[in-house]
Amino acid sequence: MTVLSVKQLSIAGPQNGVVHQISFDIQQGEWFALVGQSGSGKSMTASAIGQLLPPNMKATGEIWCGGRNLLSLPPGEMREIRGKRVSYIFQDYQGSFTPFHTIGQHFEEVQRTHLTLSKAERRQQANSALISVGLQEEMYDRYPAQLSGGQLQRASIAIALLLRPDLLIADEPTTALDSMSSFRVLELLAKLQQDTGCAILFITHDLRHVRKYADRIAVMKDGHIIETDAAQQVLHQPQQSFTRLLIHSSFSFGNLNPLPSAGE
Ligand SMILES: Nc1ncnc2c1ncn2[C@@H]1O[C@H](COP(=O)(O)OP(=O)(O)OP(=O)(O)O)[C@@H](O)[C@H]1O
Repeated sequence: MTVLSVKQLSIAGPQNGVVHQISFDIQQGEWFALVGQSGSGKSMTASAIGQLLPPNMKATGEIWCGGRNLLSLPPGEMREIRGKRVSYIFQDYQGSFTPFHTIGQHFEEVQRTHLTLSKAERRQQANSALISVGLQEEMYDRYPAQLSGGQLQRASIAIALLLRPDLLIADEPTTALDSMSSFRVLELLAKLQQDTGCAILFITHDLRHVRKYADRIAVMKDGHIIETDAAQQVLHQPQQSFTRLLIHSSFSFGNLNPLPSAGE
């Protein structure tokens, strides 16, 4: 089953276009990686899906999810979809939290907006969600500044998955983390994807972050998708010279994890 279908999506600002007629589909339970250099349009694409573009940017084309074209939804209906069907985690996990609200209050905000649960049920649900991402229940009463970067990103994953969305959009979620925390977050996403069956749109400039997890990869360059295929195909038999360059640059610096052979 297709959970997201992007058709001929273009995104333009006042001066120029930044995304040009891109199309891709994401299937249920799939890990779909959108990779490309900085500035290639990945984040704009992710933002357009949830109607989160900056006010000076405009998207045209179609983005289908749950039988509706998200680009034509009124803001109220989009808010309902965001969280329930489509949820986000960001590189700037700190920006996802209000500093003077506890982690528990962030859970409450999502729960009160979308669910009809008693206070005890909400607390119970939040506790289970915290445990599912490897955090202790006591984090519920802490403020964001009292968690490490890795812990905060895991808390944001717990909140993003609270309503069991069909699609989790993860926009460079490990870029601001040290390598051990990154590894833990990636492993956690893979586990939660298996547990919940959600699809993941994973955005990164670094192919090392996708080689173990991605089912399919789309390569973006200058606002165009230049190559889409099964992950192993893209990694081991790239069709475009730019993709080869991207693979080379991802795997040649501090190359502790060489490209695995096909079938690994
Ligand atoms: N508010 C804005 N107004 C106009 N242009 C913008 C705005 N925000 C970003 N852009 C431009 O849109 C293009 C695509 O940016 P985008 O953030 O989608 O790239 P990206 O591939 O996600 O890069 P990165 O990995 O650095 O986030 C860039 O050329 C950027 O300069």
